Amino acid sequence: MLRFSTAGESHGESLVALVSGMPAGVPVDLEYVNRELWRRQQGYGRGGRMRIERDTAHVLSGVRHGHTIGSPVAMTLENRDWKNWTEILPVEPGDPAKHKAVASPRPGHADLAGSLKYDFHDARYVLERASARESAARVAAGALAKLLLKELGIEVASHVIRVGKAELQRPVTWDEIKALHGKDEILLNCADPESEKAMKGEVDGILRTGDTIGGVFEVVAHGVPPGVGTHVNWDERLDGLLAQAVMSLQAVKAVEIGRGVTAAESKGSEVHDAISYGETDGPFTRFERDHNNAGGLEGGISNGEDVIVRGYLKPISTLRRPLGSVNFETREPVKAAYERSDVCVVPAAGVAAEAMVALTLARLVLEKFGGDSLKELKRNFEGYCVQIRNF
Ligand SMILES: Cc1cc2nc3c(=O)[nH]c(=O)nc-3n(C[C@H](O)[C@H](O)[C@H](O)COP(=O)(O)O)c2cc1C
Ligand SMILES: C=C(O[C@@H]1CC(C(=O)O)=C[C@@H](OP(=O)(O)O)[C@H]1O)C(=O)O
Repeated sequence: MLRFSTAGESHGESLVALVSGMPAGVPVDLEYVNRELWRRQQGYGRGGRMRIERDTAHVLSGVRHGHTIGSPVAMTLENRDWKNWTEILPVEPGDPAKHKAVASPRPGHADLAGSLKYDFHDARYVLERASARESAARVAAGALAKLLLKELGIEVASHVIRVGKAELQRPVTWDEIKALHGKDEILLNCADPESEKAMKGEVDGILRTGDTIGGVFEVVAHGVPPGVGTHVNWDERLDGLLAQAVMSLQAVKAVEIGRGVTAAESKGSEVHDAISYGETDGPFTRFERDHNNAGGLEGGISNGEDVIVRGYLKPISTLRRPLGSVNFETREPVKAAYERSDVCVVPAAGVAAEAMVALTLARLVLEKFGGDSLKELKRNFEGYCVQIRNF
C-alpha cells in the first residue's frame, strides 16, 4: 500500500517526507522533484519567508542509481530559516528570556484551539506544525507519485480559477493548464492572461489595505483510465478520498468535484454528461461524453474523463491589520499576533493539492493493478486497458 507521512516544524531544522509502498524501478528525477518544490514556493502575494527558502529534496533512502528499489523513500528538506530561530525554539530547554511566546492567538489560525488542546500558553508550539510549511514535504512526496503515474500516462496539473472576486473568464483546455507548468515565472498560475491581470489587481488592492485574500484552484488529472476507485465501500470511493486529501491542506475550506457546486442548483438534464459511442478509439474506450460536469467521477469510480477537483481557500488568517484577540496571560483584549505573512497563496495551494491528488491516485492505482516492480505494474495496467478497450 502506498503511504506517506511528513514530519517537521516550520522553523525546525528540516522537513521530512517518508513514502512507502513505491514499486521498484520507478525513475526518480530529482530535478523534477525540485522543480515541483520551486513551483509551490511561487505566486504573487507570498510573504518574506519565500525569499529565504530554496526548497530542495535530499534523498536518504529508497533510491539507488536514480530508481526506486521498493524500500521506503525518505527525504529531507532544509529549512534555511531555522538558523534564525535556534534561540527562540531550541530543542533543549534554552534561555526562557529568548523564547518570544505568541500569546495573542490569531483568529482563523490553529493558535487558540491548539493551545487549549495541548495545554500551551505559547501558540508557537502549535503554529510551528500547523503552518503550511508542511505542505512542502507533501509536494516532495507527491512528486514521486507523479513520476509513478507518468509511467502509466497519467498526469496531474493545476491552475487558479478565482482570486477574491476575480474569476477565470473563459474555459481553458488541458493543454493550456499543462503549459503553465513549463513557465519560469508564476504570477497567479492562471491560464488566461486577462483573468490573471484581474486576479493580480485583487491581490494589489488587498496588499494596500493590510488584509488577505483567498480563492479557488482546480486540479486536473489527465489520462486516468475508467475504473479507479470503487462504489462498493464508502471509504474506498475515489471522490471521498480526493475530498479528504485536498481538504486536509491548510486553509482549504471546501472541495468540489467537477461542477458539484453549481450542479446543486441545476436540472439533471443540464448536469449529467450524455453518453455516446464513437467511430474511433478514444484514449481507453469508444464511450464518449458530451461534457465533463461529473469531473471524471461517477459512483466514486473514475469514468475515463479528466478527474477535476477544486479547492476553495479561505483568506490567510495572519493580518497586517490584526483582528481582536485576548492575551493568554492577562486575559485583556489585544490585537492578534503579527510577525510576517503571506497575503495570497492560491497558486501554491494548487501545487500542494496536485501532490495530494497524485498521492491518492497513485495509491488506488497500485491497489487496483498491484506490482512490486514498475514492470509488473505496467503489465497489469496494460492488460486492463486491453480488457476495457474490448469491452
Ligand atoms: C501555501 C500556504 C501558505 C500559507 N501561508 C500562511 C501564512 O503566511 N500565514 C497564515 O496565517 N496562514 C497561512 N496559511 C494558512 C494556514 O496554514 C492555515 O490557515 C492554518 O494552519 C489553520 O488551518 P486551517 O485554515 O486549515 O483551519 C497558508 C496556507 C497555505 C496552503
Ligand atoms: C513557510 C511557508 O509558508 C508559511 C506558512 C505559514 C502558515 O502559517 O501556514 C506562515 C508563514 O511562515 P513564516 O511565519 O515563517 O513566514 C509562511 O511563510 C511555506 O509555504 O514554505
